[in-house]
Amino acid sequence: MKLTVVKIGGNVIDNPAFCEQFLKDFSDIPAPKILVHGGGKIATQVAEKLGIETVMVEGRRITNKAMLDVVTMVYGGLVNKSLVARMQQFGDNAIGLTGADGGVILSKKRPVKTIDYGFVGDIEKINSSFIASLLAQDIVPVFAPLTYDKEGNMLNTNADTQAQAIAVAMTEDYEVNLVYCFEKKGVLSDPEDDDAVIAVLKPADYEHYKAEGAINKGMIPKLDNAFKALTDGVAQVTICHAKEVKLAVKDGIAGTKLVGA
Ligand SMILES: Nc1ncnc2c1ncn2[C@@H]1O[C@H](COP(=O)(O)OP(=O)(O)O)[C@@H](O)[C@H]1O
Ligand SMILES: CC(=O)N[C@@H](CCC(=O)OP(=O)(O)O)C(=O)O
Repeated sequence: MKLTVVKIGGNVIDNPAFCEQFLKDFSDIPAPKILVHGGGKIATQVAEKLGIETVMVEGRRITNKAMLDVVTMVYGGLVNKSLVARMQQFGDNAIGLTGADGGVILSKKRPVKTIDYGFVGDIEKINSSFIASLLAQDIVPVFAPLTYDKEGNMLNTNADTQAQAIAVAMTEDYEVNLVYCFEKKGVLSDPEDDDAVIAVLKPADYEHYKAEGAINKGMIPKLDNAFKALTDGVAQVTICHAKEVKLAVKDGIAGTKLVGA
């Protein structure tokens, strides 16, 4: 059976009209389906209002106790529950989850090497049968980028990584289609030109664009996750504009399609 996993980034969630249109389009995608959301931009804004400084290293948020409280409130509360309510309006019977709920995504606090990321979790295990049981009831799971460990901590986990890990875990029972949605038309060969979309991206091309600097910043961890999903058994991986989610799911012709070597 086919399963669609869609990840939606913080720049889309932060724009109410854009986000609402995305959720409307998402509601037209046939079940079974899963939504994974980010919200990094909103966490940064809320932290600033509270006088808490944001520090990012290689696209990952340094998460001290004060920042953990912010991301738990923002991702697990505000963003997750607002999405769920809007999805209910559009007819998707959504259920909002952090990785701690139902013990669904167990992780391990990232060990301190040169950098102490604080309360950041690296995923160890996903309870795919719990997720499958929700899907079997026609429920749409909506995951916040939060996981938990065996020591009783909530942990902050990058949403792109979480989407990849969920998609891979679900390949046990489903043919999985993973779509990363964001605010650009796809992976661009020239980051200054919004229309320079790379239609099909191979690992060798990725290395080339990365080396010349055309692919940089947040796109690097996103593509590392996207290629890992493909290597680990996800049938189709696309990176596209949130406005094109239906096209990407239907026939994979939107944005950038990833292919193996
Ligand atoms: N070649 C590229 N094509 C598209 N976006 C790129 C590229 N290189 C860097 N980026 C940047 O990567 C960002 C996406 O990564 P990120 O901010 O982590 O997204 P999200 O919050 O959706 O996960 C884009 O907003 C863009 O600024
Ligand atoms: C550990 C870590 O960095 N977690 C991310 C989780 C949110 C996220 O990934 O949001 P976007 O998809 O909108 O970027 C963060 O706190 O920014």
